[in-house]
Amino acid sequence: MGKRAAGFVLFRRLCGQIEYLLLKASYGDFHWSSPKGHVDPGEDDFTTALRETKEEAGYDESDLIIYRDTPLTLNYIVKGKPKIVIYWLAELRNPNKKPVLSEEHTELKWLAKEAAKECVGFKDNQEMIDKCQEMILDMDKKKQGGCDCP
Ligand SMILES: Nc1ncnc2c1ncn2[C@@H]1O[C@H](COP(=O)(O)OP(=O)(O)OP(=O)(O)OP(=O)(O)OP(=O)(O)OC[C@H]2O[C@@H](n3cnc4c(N)ncnc43)[C@H](O)[C@@H]2O)[C@@H](O)[C@H]1O
Repeated sequence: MGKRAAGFVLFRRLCGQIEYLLLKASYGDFHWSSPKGHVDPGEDDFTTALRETKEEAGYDESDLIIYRDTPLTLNYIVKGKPKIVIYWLAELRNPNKKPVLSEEHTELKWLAKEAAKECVGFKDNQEMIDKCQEMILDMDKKKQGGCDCP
C-alpha cells in the first residue's frame, strides 16, 4: 500500500507580501517542504495536518485561517511506492509569530512565490504553489468587491 501524508501550505502576509513557510528536512536528501507528515492509522487527513503542523512548526489551529473547502493533492513515488499528500491552504493570523521547529527540520524560510517554487524544486509542488497564489489573490479580489459577477 502507498503512503499517505497531510499538511498545510502555510502562508503569511508581511509588508504587503505573500510568503510561504518551507522547512528543511534534517534527513535523507534534506529537501524543503510545507509542514506535513504521515497519516497515522485511524486518523483523518485534516487531523494529521493539524497535528503535524503543531509538531513541526508549533502552530495550533487557532493560529491559522484554513481554507478547508479546497484541498490540494500531490502524488509521487518514494522508495518505489506511491505517496499521496493532501494539503490545505492556510494563512498565519499573526505574521510575526515565529515557527518552532522539531528535530525533523534544521531550517525554515518564509519565501515569496517564485523563491518558494525554486526552493521546493518539484514541478507538481511548484504548480501547487502557483495554484495557492491564485486562490489567495482571487479571495482578496472578492473581499474588495472586485468580482466579475453581473
Ligand atoms: N527519509 C527519511 N530518513 C530518515 N528519517 C525519516 C525520513 N523520512 C521521515 N523520517 C522520520 O520519520 C519520522 C516520522 O515522520 P512523519 O513526518 O510522521 O512521517 P513521514 O511520512 O516520514 O512524513 P513526511 O511525509 O513529512 O516525510 P518526508 O519528509 O520523508 O516526505 P516527503 O514526501 O517530503 O519526502 C520523501 C522523498 O520524496 C521527495 N519528494 C518530496 N516532494 C516530492 C514531489 N513533489 N515529487 C517527487 N518527489 C518528492 C523528497 O525529496 C524525499 O526524497 C520522523 O522522525 C522523521 O524524521
